[in-house]
Parts: sequence; structure tokens; C-alpha cells
Amino acid sequence: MASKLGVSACRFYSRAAVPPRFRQQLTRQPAAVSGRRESHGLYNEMDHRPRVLITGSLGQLGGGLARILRDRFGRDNVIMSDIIQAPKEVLQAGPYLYADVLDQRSLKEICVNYEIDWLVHFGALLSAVGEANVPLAMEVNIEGLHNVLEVSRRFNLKLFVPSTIGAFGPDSPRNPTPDLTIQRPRTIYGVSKVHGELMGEYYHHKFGMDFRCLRYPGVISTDQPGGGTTDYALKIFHDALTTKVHHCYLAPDTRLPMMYIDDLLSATADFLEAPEDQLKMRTYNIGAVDFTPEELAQEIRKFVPDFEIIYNPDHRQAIADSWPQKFDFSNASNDWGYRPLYDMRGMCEVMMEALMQVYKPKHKVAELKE
Ligand SMILES: NC(=O)C1=CN([C@@H]2O[C@H](COP(=O)(O)OP(=O)(O)OC[C@H]3O[C@@H](n4cnc5c(N)ncnc54)[C@H](O)[C@@H]3O)[C@@H](O)[C@H]2O)C=CC1
Ligand SMILES: CC(=O)[C@H](N)C(=O)O
Repeated sequence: MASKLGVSACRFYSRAAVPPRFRQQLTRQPAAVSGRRESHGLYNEMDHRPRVLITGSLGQLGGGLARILRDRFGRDNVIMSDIIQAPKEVLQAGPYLYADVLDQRSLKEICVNYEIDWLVHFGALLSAVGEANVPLAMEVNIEGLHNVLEVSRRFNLKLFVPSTIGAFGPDSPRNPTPDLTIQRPRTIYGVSKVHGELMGEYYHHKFGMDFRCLRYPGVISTDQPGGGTTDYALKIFHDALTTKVHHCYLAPDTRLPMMYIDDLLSATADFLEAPEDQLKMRTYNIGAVDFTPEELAQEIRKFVPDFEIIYNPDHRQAIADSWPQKFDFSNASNDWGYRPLYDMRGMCEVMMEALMQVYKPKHKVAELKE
């Protein structure tokens, strides 16, 4: 497991903007990725690696994806962006820009000036935060999506937009939830994500856009989550290693699909690179495990035997009760070879190992079991 720890145990960040002088110095190695547009001169024309822009990249998922894509395509070919100031580590790790997805003109400028080929659209408000501010969620998640769709159409970009288990609702089959079924979500987050799936597929059929979408489950990592309904499954690990008590806002038997971040990031990078002829659909479910808070607490007790969980369900319970309990991701496995590596035990081990590096000096934890 040790080799995997570095992937998720910290965030990866870079420097503020790429000045023109820096861009002119860029030289890149040839590689076999087709579909690269003609260069207008700032970059080496022999380089066929894609240049990728990630919006909303300072959240839970963006830094990790940037690191994987930089390993594959080169440091300077992956441009992180967001509307907040980046920490020093981000600024040192590669290009970082201010980019507001509500500003279509500046997105266009970035795509032209940096010769962007692929756009990964992570800028969003998650489920719990979205319910607390519906007008802002509509702006960022719907108007922001319209902007990236238009920019991608205009400049012939490959566009990746993640969706979520939250794109399903109480009328959907919940155990398991297939790719194609009833979707009547009850949150603005879910409504905006179904809208994103349908708009992307429409742009694919109408304009031939290479739109790709994965429906993610709750993502487990050591990082700070963005304000979703599945966030308890991250905080519980920190609490287990600090106070040894977790106050859970969901009921003990609330089952939700989840996956460890390393699986999610490799799947996303592989899906981005999958040849078009392998894709029978544009939107796929992916997942790995599903568990309840009580099952997760039991697993954590193998590492911290006196760990306690106290249940106080709040408004997030209704959201969780309307979401899938188990995801059917067989189409992703069959069509483009998706295979998660982490089961629940492996995920708990890697989380505990990573967080013990952070908390161990202050807290004694049971030895990891073989
Ligand atoms: N983390 C998870 O468990 C899951 C995430 N997803 C999706 O994956 C994507 C990324 O998720 P996370 O990294 O977890 O989200 P996050 O909430 O941690 O980060 C979102 C980022 O978007 C940025 N943002 C907000 N308004 C913006 C604007 N106007 N312009 C540009 N950026 C803006 C925020 O500053 C933040 O850094 C989202 O679309 C989310 O819906 C889907 C399912 C599960
Ligand atoms: C599953 C998600 O989309 C996200 N983590 C949330 O809980 O809102």
C-alpha cells in the first residue's frame, strides 16, 4: 500500500499564472495522442500531447487529477484553475490560473492563449452546499456548464464533466442503480447534474462534440471535502484518529455507494484517454463499494477499538435516502475496462496509514492488521 499513499495523502498545487515568456520556453516531447489541433506558434508543433484545462481544480478532486494527467502529458500541459488563491504547493507544481466558469469570455481567452485541447470541468457546488444556496448553485452548476459547453463547441475541445449518484432520485431503482433508468433527483445539485448529462449528450449528437461524463459515487480521500452529503465518510477517519468520537449526520443504516480517490482519478484519466470507438455511451456510472455509517465504524474499530459513533441525522438524511444504495457500473467495465482496486478494507487501510502520518505523534493507534 505504501506506494499508493502519496497519491491521495496530500494536495498538489502550482504557480499563479503562466507569463508569455514562460509559454515561449515550453518544449514538449512527441507522443501518440490523436486529434491535437494545429498550433498557432507558441508551442512545439511536434508535440501531440493534449493540453488540458481543469476548472474548479482546488477542490477535493482537482489537484489529484492534475497530478495524474501531468504524469501522463507533462507538467505544463495541465493547467489548474479556480476562483480562489492557490496555496504555495500548487503554485510550485505547475501552471495555475484564475478562471471563473461564469465568465465565458475569459474562459475563451484561456483556451485560445493556452491552446487548450481538453477541458475538465470540476467547478461546482456540491449537494449540501447547493441546497443551502439554490440561486448560486443554479448559477455555477447550470450557467457555468452552459459556458464550458459553448467554449468547448467553439474551440472543438474534448469536454469531461462529472456527474454523481445525486443525479438519481427516490423514483430510481436504488439497489442496484443502472446507467439508464428513471432520474428524478430532488436536489438542485442533482437537477443540475442531470441537466449537464443531457446537455453534453445533446452537444455530442448535434455538434459532434467529444463529451464524456462519469457519475461518481461519494469519494473518500484525506482531503477536505466540498460540502456534500457523503462528507461524513471522510471526517470519520480524522475523528477516529483524534477525538475517537464521530457525530454522524446520517442514520446508522444509510447505505451509499463510495470509492477511494485513487481508483476514481485513474478511472477518470483512463476514460479521458479511451478511444471513442470503445464508448457505447457518453455517461457511465462508476463505483467500487457501498456501506453504511455503522459498517464503516465497525471497520474503523479494527484500527481504533474504542472508536465511538453518535448518530444525529439532520437535513442531509433526506438527500441520502433519495440516492442510490449501490451502483451498477458493469457497462464501464465492459466497454472501456474500468476496474476499481480498493475494496472497503483496502480503502480503510490506506486512509488510516496516510492519516497516522499526520496524527500519530499525538495519538496512539492500534497496529494495522495483516
Ligand atoms: N467529491 C465527491 O465526492 C464527488 C464529486 N463530484 C463532482 O466532481 C466535481 C469536483 O468535485 P470536488 O472537487 O469534490 O468539489 P469541491 O466542492 O471540493 O470543489 C469545487 C471547486 O469549484 C470551485 N468553484 C466554485 N465556483 C466556481 C466558479 N464560479 N468558477 C470556477 N470554480 C468555481 C470552488 O472554488 C472549488 O474549489 C464536481 O463537479 C462534483 O459535482 C461528483 C460526485 C462525487
Ligand atoms: C456524491 C456527491 O456528488 C457529493 N460527494 C455530495 O455528497 O454532494
